[in-house]
Amino acid sequence: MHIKQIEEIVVIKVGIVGATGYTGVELLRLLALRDDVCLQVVTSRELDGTPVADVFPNLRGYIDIAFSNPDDEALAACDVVFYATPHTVAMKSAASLMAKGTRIIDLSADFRLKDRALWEQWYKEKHESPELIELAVYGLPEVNRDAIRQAQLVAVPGCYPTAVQLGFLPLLEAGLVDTSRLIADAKSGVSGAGRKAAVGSLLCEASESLNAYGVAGHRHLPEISQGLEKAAGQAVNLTFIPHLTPMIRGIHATLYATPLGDVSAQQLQSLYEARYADELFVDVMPPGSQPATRNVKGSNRCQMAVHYLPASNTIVVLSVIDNLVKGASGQAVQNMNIMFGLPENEGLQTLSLLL
Ligand SMILES: NC(=O)C1=CN([C@@H]2O[C@H](COP(=O)(O)OP(=O)(O)OC[C@H]3O[C@@H](n4cnc5c(N)ncnc54)[C@H](OP(=O)(O)O)[C@@H]3O)[C@@H](O)[C@H]2O)C=CC1
Ligand SMILES: CC(=O)N[C@@H](CCC(=O)OP(=O)(O)O)C(=O)O
Repeated sequence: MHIKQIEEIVVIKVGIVGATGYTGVELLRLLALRDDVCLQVVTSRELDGTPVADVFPNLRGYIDIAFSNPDDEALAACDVVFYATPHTVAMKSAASLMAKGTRIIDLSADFRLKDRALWEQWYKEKHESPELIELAVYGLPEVNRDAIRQAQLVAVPGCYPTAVQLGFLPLLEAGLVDTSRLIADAKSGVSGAGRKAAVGSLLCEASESLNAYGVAGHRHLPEISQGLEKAAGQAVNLTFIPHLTPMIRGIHATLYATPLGDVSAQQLQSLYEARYADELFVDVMPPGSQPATRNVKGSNRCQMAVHYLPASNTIVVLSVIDNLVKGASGQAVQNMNIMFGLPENEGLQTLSLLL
C-alpha cells in the first residue's frame, strides 16, 4: 500500500496533443525511457487508432500505445498535457483541462505574448482564452525558473526566441549595450517548419540553397523583443532576420550589439560565464570559440561564445541550439521537470550526435 502510494505520487501521467509532428515525436523520444512518466494519451486526428511504433519505428518496444483523437476528457485525466500543435489549438481547449487541475505545457505561441492585441495582430486570429494570457508563465527556465515551479500553464518559447534571448540576456541585464540597435541574424534547419507537407520544405526546394525570409516582419520579433525589454528594463529596437538553411535540425544565431562604454573581450567573457555559471543547459565556450549547430544536435544545450571586435566597436555573440530540443521539446521537458519538482536535467542528459 505504502509503495503503491509512492508510485502514484512519482509517476506523472502525460498527454501529448499533436504527437505525430516533429516536436511531438521529439517529446515521445525524450519521455519514452523515463520510469517517472506514463504516456497516457498521445493524439493524432489523422492516425487515430494507429500504434505509435507503426509510425515511428525507433520507438518500437518502448511505447506500446496507439494514437487517438484529441479528447478533452481523456486529456484532463493526465497530470500534464503538452500541446505540440499549430498555433490556436491550445487556446481553444487548455482552459477546460485546467479547470480539472491538469497542468499545461504549450509549445505553440498561443500564450507567449503578454499583449493580447499584439498577439492578434501577428497571429491574425482573435484570442479565445484571453483570461489565461496573464496566468501563463513564459517557459524560459534561465529567466523564469521560480514562476515555472508554480505554474499551471507554461508557454514554451519559440526556437529562434530561445537562441536569441539567451545570447543577448547577459548584455541587456548588465545595461552594457545600446538597446536602440540590436541585430539578430539567425539560421534554422528545415524541421523548424514542421512535418506538414509544404513546398518550401521539399528536398529540391530547401537543399543546396540558403535564403532569408520574413525580412519585413516575422512573428518571433515581438516575442523576442518582449523578453529583451524585460531583461533591459527599457524599450529595445531589434532587427531580426531569419534564414532557412539546408540542414534538418539546428538554429545558429549571430547577434550584434554596440557597447555603451569601454568593454574588453575578457570582461564580456567573465560576464557571460558568471550569468550562466549555474545553468545546466547553457554552455559558454572559451574566448575565440565559434560554436556549430552540430555541437548541440539532439541535446538540450545552448552553446554560445561572445566576441568583441574593437575595429568596429561591436560585440558579437554566437548562439546555437537544436530547434527541436532546447528550441522546443527539450525545453518543454525541462519545464515539466521544474513544475513537478524533479531534477531539471532528468531525461535530458543526452550528448549531441555531432554527425
Ligand atoms: N518545429 C520546430 O522546430 C518548432 C515548433 N514549435 C511549435 O510547436 C508546435 C508544433 O510544431 P511541429 O511539431 O513542428 O508541427 P507539425 O506540423 O510537425 O505537427 C503538428 C501536430 O499537431 C497535430 N494537429 C494539427 N492540427 C491540429 C488540431 N487542430 N488539433 C489537434 N491536433 C492538431 C498534427 O496531427 P494531426 O493533424 O494528425 O492531429 C501533428 O501531430 C507549433 O506551434 C510550432 O510553432 C516551436 C518551436 C520549434
Ligand atoms: C524554419 C521555419 O520555418 N521556422 C519556423 C519557426 C518555428 C518555431 O519555432 O516557431 P513557433 O513555435 O513560434 O511557430 C518559422 O519561421 O515559422
